[in-house]
Amino acid sequence: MKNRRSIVLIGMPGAGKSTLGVLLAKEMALGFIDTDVLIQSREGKTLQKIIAESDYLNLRAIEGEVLARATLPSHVIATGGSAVYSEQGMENLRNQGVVVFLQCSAGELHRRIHNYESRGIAKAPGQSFVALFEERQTLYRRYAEITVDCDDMRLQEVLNQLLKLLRENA
Ligand SMILES: Nc1ncnc2c1ncn2[C@@H]1O[C@H](COP(=O)(O)OP(=O)(O)O)[C@@H](O)[C@H]1O
Ligand SMILES: O=C(O)C1=C[C@@H](OP(=O)(O)O)[C@@H](O)[C@H](O)C1
Ligand SMILES: [Mg+2]
Repeated sequence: MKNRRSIVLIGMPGAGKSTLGVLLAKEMALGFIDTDVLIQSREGKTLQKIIAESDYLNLRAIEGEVLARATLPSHVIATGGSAVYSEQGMENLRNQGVVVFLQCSAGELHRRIHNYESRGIAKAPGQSFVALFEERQTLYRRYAEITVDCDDMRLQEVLNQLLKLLRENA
């Protein structure tokens, strides 16, 4: 039985999933969860440590397991940027809520993120930001039911736009 009362935020690191997610949850009187926190508390270590001790593919595998098992009704769910590599994880989240892609240009994301190499991003060693950006766009678009363009938009403007789109989509 599908319960689609949650809202699942996807997008690149720096798109605003975590910061916007809390604001959205408060506005809509929903719970909030950041799946990065779920992963870290399950593993008892930071995402950066998981990558350092194994590799980015192991982080993606752990993330996939956590997302596939998560039961989060009536929540805003801020995923990590790599969530879309897990088909089963996205399928499970999609069954619980509408999937919202926070779309940002590579240039805007670059301006927001200053620690690309040390941020714990699940990418192949040496993979450039632009290459990772391009690889992922197809995946974000594949799962997106609602897309919000976040370039040149302050957080409050993104929030207002998203609330409007959610109302139209209800
Ligand atoms: N619309 C926005 N305009 C300007 N800065 C933003 C916006 N959305 C997020 N940020 C900033 O970008 C950084 C990354 O945001 P975060 O919510 O952690 O993104 P994500 O969870 O998608 O990686 C934070 O410093 C945040 O304040
Ligand atoms: O895009 C990625 O590969 C990742 C993004 C991070 O989350 P944010 O998108 O919230 O920064 C976190 O899940 C992990 O470090 C991997
Ligand atoms: Mg985040």
